[in-house]
Parts: sequence; C-alpha cells; structure tokens
Amino acid sequence: MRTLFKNIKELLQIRDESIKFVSGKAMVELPTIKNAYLLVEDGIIKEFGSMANCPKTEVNNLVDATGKMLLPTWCDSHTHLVYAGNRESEFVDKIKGLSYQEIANKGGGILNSAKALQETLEDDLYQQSKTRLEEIMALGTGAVEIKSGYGLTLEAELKMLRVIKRLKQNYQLPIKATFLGAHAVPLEYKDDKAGYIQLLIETMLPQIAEAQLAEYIDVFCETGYFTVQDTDRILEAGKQYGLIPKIHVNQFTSIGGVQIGVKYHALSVDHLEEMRDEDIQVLKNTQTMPVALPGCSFFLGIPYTPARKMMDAGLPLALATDYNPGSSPSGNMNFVVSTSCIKMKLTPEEAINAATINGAYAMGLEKVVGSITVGKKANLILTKPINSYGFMPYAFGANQIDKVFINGIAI
Ligand SMILES: N=CN[C@@H](CCC(=O)O)C(=O)O
Ligand SMILES: [Zn+2]
Repeated sequence: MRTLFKNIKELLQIRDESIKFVSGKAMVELPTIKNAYLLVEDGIIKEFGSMANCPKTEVNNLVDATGKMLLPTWCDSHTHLVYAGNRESEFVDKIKGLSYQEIANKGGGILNSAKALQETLEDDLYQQSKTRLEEIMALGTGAVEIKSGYGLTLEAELKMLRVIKRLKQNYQLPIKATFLGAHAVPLEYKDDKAGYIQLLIETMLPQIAEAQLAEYIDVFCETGYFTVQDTDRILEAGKQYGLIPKIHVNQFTSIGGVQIGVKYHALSVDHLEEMRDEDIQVLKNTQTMPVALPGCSFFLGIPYTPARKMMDAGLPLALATDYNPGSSPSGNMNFVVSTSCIKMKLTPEEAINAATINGAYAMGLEKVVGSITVGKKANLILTKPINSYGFMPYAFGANQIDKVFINGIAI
C-alpha cells in the first residue's frame, strides 16, 4: 500500500534518525522542505524530498497537498484520559475562587474521580475513554501516554490499566501506559498513608508488572500528596519491576521532586510550574525530559512553567495536555501549542519541537514517531491551506487541520 503526498507547501520537522530530542538553542530550529513530496509505504515513511525529485512511481493513493503543510502528529506524553464522568460540578466552585486544594479538601478532586471510577463498569469506562481518544486523534494526536491513578484500589487500578490495554489493542496509534497508584491517598487510608504505600508496593505493583499492564510508574510528588521520601520508596520499588519513572513534580510547591526524578533517571518530570534555580540546574546534562502542561496552568490559573528560562539554560522541553477531569479537561494539543507560544513565549518552532520530537522522547517513542524520518510511522497532520506554519499557534482555538493520518491512513 503506497500513498504519495505531493505539492506539499511545506513539510515540517525533518530529522535524521539519530536525533532523540532537541534542547536549548537547537529548539528554535525546525527543519523543513518547501514544495515537497512524501511517500508512504505500508504505513511507514519511505522517502521524501523536493517536488523536483518526486518519484513517478505507481501508488494506491495520491494526496494533492497544494497550499497545505504536512507535519508529524502531536505526541501527547502526559494524559489521564481514562476516567469516569467529569468534575463539572466543581467548575463553579473554581470560578468562585476556590483553589484546587480547597476543592480537594471539600471532597472534590482526585478522590471524587476515584469514587466515580470505582463505581463504573469496565466496559462503560472503556466506552467513555474511547470517545476521548477518538476526539484527540481527530485533533492531531498520533501517540499518547495514559495514566492510571483514579482507581486507588487494586481492582480499580487494574480496571483502568486493562482499559488502556484494550485501547492499545483497538487503535492504531502508539499508546503507553503508566501506573499512577500514588496519585492520592484514598479515604480508607487517610490516617494510614504508610499502609496505602505498602499496598501499592506489595500488592499492586507485582500484579501490574506480572500482567505487563504498564511501562512507566508515576507519583504525584507534592505537598499534601506524596513526599519526596514516599516517592523515593515507590520509584525504588518500581525499578525492581523494570518500571521507568515519569513523575508529577513541582505543580504547586518545589520540594525536591525534580531531584528525585533525576536520581531515578526518570524519562520525564512533568508540570514544573514552580521551579527554583536548583531544579533547573539539576536537569542539565541528564536524559530526563522536562514536560510542561500549559492547559493545566490555564485552567487552574496557576503559573506557567518557566519554559523560556529553562530553554535559555540549555534544557529541552516537551509539551503535553494533562487531559484529566480536574486540572485540564481538554486533550487538545493545538490549544497547548498555541498557549505555549502566547503565555510561555515559545516561538512556533520551539512549540512544534516540544509537541512532536520531544514529546515522543518523553514516552520512549522517539524511534517510532515525532518527526519526518525515513522508517518512522506515517502519523501525519495535513493542514488546511495556510500561509505559514506559524498560523497554527497564532489562530488559537480554530482548527487548522484538514486530515489526520495514522500509519498513512486517513482517520
Ligand atoms: N496533579 C495531579 N494530577 C492531575 C490532576 C488530577 C485531578 O485533579 O484529577 C494533574 O496532573 O494535574
Ligand atoms: Zn497529570
């Protein structure tokens, strides 16, 4: 099966296969070819180049991309899109000025979602989640990480992870699963956090690892949730089962979460709204990707990750949605890319790098997706006719996508 895209106004994010991610000043470069072609064979990028060299080969499908941009699909490396119901009921409290923590203390928050999830049948949870997955795919997401963490009991965590597994089986985009049992301390353990951590380490982890339901392990390392010491214990236990850390740190307070992530060679440290200079320093020359979640800052009205400062210090940066019912009820990567430009002062080139190649790295998929590279999956966004790629983040809130291709096939 061969598909040829021809007359592409600009083909974006062309990378050699040796590039794992881009950092610091290199993030301002977005390699492109104007007036290009791209050939897909059996779902994989076979070749591309200038239209002058376009092959005259027979194809099954010809796409005339005159006036349009072609780029890799968004790589959303941080979501919680498997959840039950929503938290619309907390929205007005939030509008009236209650903080995320105050809402949680009133019985809302993560524990509210956990109760709903525990009461939802697995098939219903799957149906709700698949609707969200299809929605983000139509918005250009072509690889996604999904966390557990709204179960908080052995059975409910397994239920969430099985739903993620079923999504993996039924959809063509790469999906990575993360075990986030340490998302909140459940009510039954409110006076016995140590008991919950013991359950997590001694009962949940072995069963999840045995059933191969997760690749990554996450902890909400935050004041009022899990301490640095708790995180240390949980990541150490995860390591025994081969689970690589991708952790929630520095959302509200800087308590040493970044340092613990670096200690365990976390693939990513995510949120980072509150960053001290030492948090930036410790990330230098590591393989840990900092991930910003501007949808969460927007929705909660909390600071944005100081991305400019971090990139100026030479760090890489990835962007993700944090799609979840409490702090970012949107999985729209286009909005995230726009918001990073408007609020975090990324250039369109930096934002596209952060949302493609660096996002792919942040979920271990840098060899599979995230750039226009021979041998990578043909997961592609074809835009509507636009003047320049900068129009995508500029025209925030409007959909510039004509078609999304997964493995070379339009969805
Ligand atoms: N901060 C921790 N977890 C999610 C929010 C979860 C929730 O409020 O339901 C986040 O990444 O923002
Ligand atoms: Zn999150």
